[in-house]
Formats: sequence, C-alpha cells, structure tokens
Amino acid sequence: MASQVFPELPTPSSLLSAYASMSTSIMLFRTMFNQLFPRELRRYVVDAVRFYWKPKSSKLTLVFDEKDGMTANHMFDAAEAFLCTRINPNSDRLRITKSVKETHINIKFADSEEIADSFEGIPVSWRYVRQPPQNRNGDGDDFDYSMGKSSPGRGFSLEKRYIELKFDKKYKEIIITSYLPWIVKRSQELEDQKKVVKLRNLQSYGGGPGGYKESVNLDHPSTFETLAMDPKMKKMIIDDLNLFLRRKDFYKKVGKAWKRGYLLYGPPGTGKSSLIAAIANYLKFDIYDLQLSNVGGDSSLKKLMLQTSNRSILVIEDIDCSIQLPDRKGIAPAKFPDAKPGRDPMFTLSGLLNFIDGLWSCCGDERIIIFTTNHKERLDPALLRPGRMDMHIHMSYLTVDGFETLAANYLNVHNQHWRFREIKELIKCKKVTPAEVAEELMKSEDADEVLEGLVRFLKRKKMEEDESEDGVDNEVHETKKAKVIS
Ligand SMILES: Nc1ncnc2c1ncn2[C@@H]1O[C@H](COP(=O)(O)OP(=O)(O)OP(=O)(O)O)[C@@H](O)[C@H]1O
Repeated sequence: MASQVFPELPTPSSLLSAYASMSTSIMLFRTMFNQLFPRELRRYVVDAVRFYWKPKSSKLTLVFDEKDGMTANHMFDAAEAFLCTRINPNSDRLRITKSVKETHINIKFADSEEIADSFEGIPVSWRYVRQPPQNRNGDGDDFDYSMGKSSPGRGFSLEKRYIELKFDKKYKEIIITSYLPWIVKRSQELEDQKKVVKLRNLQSYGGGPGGYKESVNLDHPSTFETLAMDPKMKKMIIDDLNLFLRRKDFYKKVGKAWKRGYLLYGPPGTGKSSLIAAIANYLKFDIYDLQLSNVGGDSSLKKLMLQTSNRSILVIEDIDCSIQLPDRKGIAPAKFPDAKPGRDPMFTLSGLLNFIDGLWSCCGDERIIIFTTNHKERLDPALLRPGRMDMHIHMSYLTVDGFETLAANYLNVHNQHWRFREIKELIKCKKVTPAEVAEELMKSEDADEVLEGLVRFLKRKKMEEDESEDGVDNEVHETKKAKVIS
C-alpha cells in the first residue's frame, strides 16, 4: 500500500540489506585500519593533532610528582609541607596524617582542593591531584578497589599523586628562581620546628668493633632562656652558633670541615649537660653521646663515628676521667687520678683527634663536637690548642644573674621579693652551684617558704665552708710553728 502511494521509497528488505552491507564494510575497514596503523601510531597522531589544535594558554603549570622514578621528590614534600601553612579556613576537605614516631598531627590539603597564594604580588594557584591506579589500557575502571592497592605485576600502575602550581607564563623566571627556593627554605624551617631532638648512645658490643646506637627522644626541657648563666656568655654562645649555621659557604671557601668544637669545663652541677641540651633544642640537632670507656679501639671508634649523621652534636662527657687517654705518641701520662684502671687503652687520643678532623672534613656537615670536663687542667694540651676546640666555655658557680633566672623559672618570682637582697649577698660571697640552688627551689610551691629555706641553706653552707677554711688555716699555722721550733 505504502509503495503504491510513495513508489520512490525503498522497501524494508532493501533497507536491511543496505545496512548489512554497510556495517560489513565498516568492520572490514576498521580491521584493515587497525592492522595498518598500530595503536601507538594512532595515539601519537591524536596527540600531535591535539597539541597543534589546542588553543594556546597564557598559564603555565608546574607539576611536582610525588616520586622521581623510585626516589622521593623533595620538591613535592617541600610544597606539601609549605601548603599546610596556606590552608584555606573554608576548606571542605582536609587530609590528616600522623606516623607512629611523630608526636603531632599533620593537617594537609586534600585532592581536588585548590589553594591560592601570591609571591611578590604574583597570584599563583596550587592543586593537589590524586590519579587513581590505571590498567595498562589507560582506564581505571576495572581496578579492584576491594583489594586496597593495585599490583603492577597484574597490569596496573600505582596511584599517582602530584601537586600542580599554576601561574601566568610571564612570571616563569621569578617563580622558578625565587618562589620555589623560598618554599624549600620555608619547608625546612617548618620541619625544624616539628623536629623531635633525639639522644643516641654510641656504644660498641663489649668493647668490640661492632658498634650500635640506641635512640630516645631528648625530653630535656633546658633552653637558653631557662639556663642560669652569665647573660654575656649566653649571648656569645648563641651568636657563635648562629654564625656557624650561616657560614656553610665560608667553610667551603677556606677548605675547612663545617664543624665547631666546644669545651665545657667547670665544677659538677654548674649546667654543662643543661647547656648541651639547650644547644640541641636551639639548633634542633640530634645528640650522639659517645662513651669513650666503651670504645675498644681505633677501628671501633671509626665504626661508631660513621653512624653519626649531619646536623648533629657529638658529646664526649667527662673526657678527663672517662678513659686513660694516652698522649699523641701513645704514652699514657700519669696525671689521671680519676681514670678507670685495669684496661689498657686500645685507641689513642691522636686517633680521636684525627678522626674529628679527617672524617668530618670529607663527609660531615654542620657537626658540633662538645667535650665536657670538671678538670680542664688535666687535659692533653693537644686537645686545647686552637682549631681543635673553637670555644672554651667556663661553667662557673651561680651568679646573681643566674639566681634571678632560676627564681623566675622555678617560682615565677622576679626581682621584687624582699628576700632577694639577702640571698644575692650570700651567693656573692660563697660558691654555690646552680644545681644546689635548683634543688632548694623545688622543695615547695610556696615561694616565701622556699626562699626562707634557701637562705638557711646558704647560711649553713657558708658556716661549713668558713669552719673548714679555719681548719685548714689552723693546720698550716701549726705546721709552720712546728717547722720554726724544729
Ligand atoms: N646553669 C644552670 N641553669 C639551670 N639549671 C641548672 C644549671 N646548672 C645546673 N642546673 C640544674 O641542675 C641539674 C644538674 O645540672 P647539670 O647536669 O647540667 O650539671 P653538670 O655541670 O653537667 O654536672 P656534671 O658535671 O656532674 O655532669 C640540672 O638538671 C638542672 O636542673
């Protein structure tokens, strides 16, 4: 009927056969095309067309991949750390991380969040991107998320994470030469703020050559603010540390290892260990505590020293009595009454000194070495000569300034207390260590009671010392008298 009304219309059977022959031709053409042009070539052509036809953008995007091959990309870590300080208060999503060893919680910006920043008036925008794992065909659909992670061996690539930085192309130079180095520096500062200072004991198995180290967090609260010592001396030490830190190029120029040596000497309880902790907390350097009496010999010492890292402090306490150090020719001088008897020293002082100079000259940066002693006069002059120990710091008995620091720290009492005049007079005329006074100040929370107790303690100490001095004077007098008579 329809063919009678519209005689020019094709019949359904002719339409069907035309469709069948057309789809056969398409399939034939597709097969031929796939055989003639392999997938790589097709992809290349598509990419080339896309590249030339894409509208040119005025924006440049820098990509910070999380990994550079197998190694971590420091620039990614630096950018991530820096961006933690730029998180928008209105952010909808944030990432929270914390490793077992960390004592703080990290708040980081999440994927697809954008952060706007500016550098010298140049607006920039940051974006964190997480690319899900993909199969080898380039799509991520058949990834088995229930397994939790992809397996490259089974045809999947791992999740890719990167950070993008977008800005106007005309600022490329300034962003790369100024903004990025500034971010690296800033991230290092942030890292230092968070860093937990570690205390590691350098020991060797039974004096043998196999060295190992134990490590704990240094929870010593001592800082330069809490340290009771002469303010001028305190400032000198801080200035010296700051100068040391910023002189990397200087040390390189003059061909010296970037290291600094301090000798702390003074009576027990004057704050030598507290000063070491204050330096470590100030610089955020780890401390390596080397027990010389446990070191078997030169090779053992070498092994232990190689375990120490840069930006660290090597501490050798009580150098005068920790071991019978022989002199530079290997002959033990007979002037170490406190030295540990029994075992012959298996390494030489020259071994120790050469190590500090030699090893750190070639593979040590930002190293500090600190020796402590209660008896400076007993040390080998080779250890005292300039260049070996750069600064000799005398930790003396408590001064008036030192007492003020302790009273402020322990009692939150400042110069206004009526007992201060009497206490200061007593401190001026008698030798008392900060440790002794600190102990007295801890006895109660009541400042009046504590200061009254301190006065009693200082008077008692004065009396005892006066008596013992009188005793010595009488003895000398009697001896002289006996000599005259004879
Ligand atoms: N200068 C100081 N400032 C503040 N506190 C101090 C000072 N000196 C000593 N103390 C207090 O006394 C305690 C013992 O001091 P520290 O161990 O630092 O003395 P030291 O000189 O290293 O003694 P030693 O020679 O016996 O090792 C410290 O924990 C601290 O509380």
